This record gives sequence, C-alpha cells and structure tokens, in this order.
Amino acid sequence: MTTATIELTGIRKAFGDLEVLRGVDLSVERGEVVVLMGPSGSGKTTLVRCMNLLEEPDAGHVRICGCAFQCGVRRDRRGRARLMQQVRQRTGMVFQQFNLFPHMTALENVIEGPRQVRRLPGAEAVSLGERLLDRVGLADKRDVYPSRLSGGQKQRVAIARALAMEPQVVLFDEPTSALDPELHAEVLQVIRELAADGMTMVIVTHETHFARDVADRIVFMDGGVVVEEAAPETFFTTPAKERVRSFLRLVDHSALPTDVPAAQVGEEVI
Ligand SMILES: Nc1ncnc2c1ncn2[C@@H]1O[C@H](COP(=O)(O)OP(=O)(O)OP(=O)(O)O)[C@@H](O)[C@H]1O
Repeated sequence: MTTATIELTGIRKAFGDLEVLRGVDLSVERGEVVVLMGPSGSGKTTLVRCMNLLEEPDAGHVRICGCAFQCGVRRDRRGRARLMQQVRQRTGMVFQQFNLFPHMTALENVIEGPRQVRRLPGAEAVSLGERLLDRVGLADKRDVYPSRLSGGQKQRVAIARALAMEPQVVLFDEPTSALDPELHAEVLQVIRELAADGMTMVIVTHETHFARDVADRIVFMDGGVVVEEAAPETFFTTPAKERVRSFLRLVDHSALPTDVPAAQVGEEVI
C-alpha cells in the first residue's frame, strides 16, 4: 500500500498537435516537497494543472489526496463534478498571477472559499482568516483591497487563501515569477515555513537557491517527460544529464560547481 499523496502514472496531454506531456510518472509522498524545474515549455505548468485536474490529461491515472481519476474515460457529469470538487477541496493552488478578487479585502479573499465551499459560519471563517493572514505576516492588511497591496503581499494573501481550505497538498506554479526580485524573499520565506511545518507541496520554480533549501527532491522535466530526479545535493552538485547541466548554467551560473565535467563519452544524453 503506497503512502503517496500524489501518484501520477503515464500522464499524457496534447493541445491540438502539440504533445506537451508524453507519459509522466511521478509520486509525491506525504510531507514531501517536490520542486519541478526545467526549460520553458517543458510542460511543468501543465503537469501541475493535471495534478488537481484543472487540466484533464488525455491518458494516464491521477491519484491525489485519496481521489482516483482514470483519464480519457467517459464518466457521468454528476460523478465527475463530485470528484472534481473533492480534489479542489483537498488541494490548494497558488498561481503566478495571484488571482485575487479585486473587489474583496485581503480577509474576504482568504475566507471566500471556507464560507462558500466549506459553509463555515461567518465568525469562524473570520477567525480562521485572521489566523492565516497572521501566519503569512499580513495581520495588519486584513481590510486592505488587493490594489493597495504589493505583489509580494498579494501572493501571501493568495497563499493564505489556499491554506484556508485546509488542503492536504499545495501546488505552486512559479509563485515569484510575477514579482520584482526584491519581493521574492518574503514569499519564499512563507513557503519555507510551510515546508518546515510538513506541508506536502509541489513547486514549479526557477529559484535555484530556494530549491536547494526547501526541496526534498528536484524533478527535472524536458520535452514533456521527467528527465532526472534527485535530492538537491545530488541534483546541483552532480547532475547526471547534460541537459540538466545546460539548464543550470543558464538559470543560475552559481548553482553549478565549475568542476562538474561536461558529458562523458558514452554517457546517456537524452
Ligand atoms: N491551454 C493551452 N493551449 C495550447 N497550448 C498550451 C496550453 N497550455 C500550455 N500550452 C503549451 O504547452 C507547452 C508547455 O507549456 P507549460 O506552460 O506547461 O510549460 P512550462 O514548462 O510550465 O513553461 P514555462 O516555464 O515557460 O512556464 C507550451 O508550448 C505551451 O505553449
């Protein structure tokens, strides 16, 4: 019996003629932090969206937080809607572009889900929202509208909103890529704290230093498949594949030790 919180088997997804995911197998254990890296267009966002069925794979099997989904199979609309709702309730998602409701304050944004979906009574929802805003360091912004928040503050509200559904897993799609560099640290710190608390997370990011600190495992994708997976110490110091080395040279020169050799004769280069 597996203990994995997320288990993907043979995931395939195409948009028209473009095959974006070409048979991905990946499992994430409870409490594990997996960082997804890879070149632009390699399918990272699509894979994360397939995990919580925001995108339905064409083929394969998704198991997440106790819900199982055989893709590419016809099913009745009611059963499908029920399954989707269960998956959404058990997984939080944080996007690049915050996706906050502009007409709601920070607190209202955080408690919208618990009130609408979990039917939490008003006072309980408010107290949960206040606790979560405090957790992300924004207790003093509870009545502020998104237009008056910095990008980093908006993203921290978005994280509090994801946590408000008390998810078993949180998926992050490049949570800092829409932020000015000086605002990255405050968002990454909140994610570091969640990792320390044992939250199961999948994080798409190009932030190599952060990945090194926070990841239990780094999964590297290229061309719609997983090319390499390793603990950060191995991934950054002795990446096995030339494709990974090229990527690291590109995104962060300092991430790769200068003594890492180029591809050896006879080495598998895919
Ligand atoms: N809804 C869609 N319709 C058509 N093509 C799409 C759609 N979503 C993604 N794609 C295409 O699929 C490919 C993979 O996109 P995806 O966003 O998953 O890559 P990524 O690895 O996350 O890239 P990046 O690092 O640039 O965000 C890209 O070529 C993209 O244009």
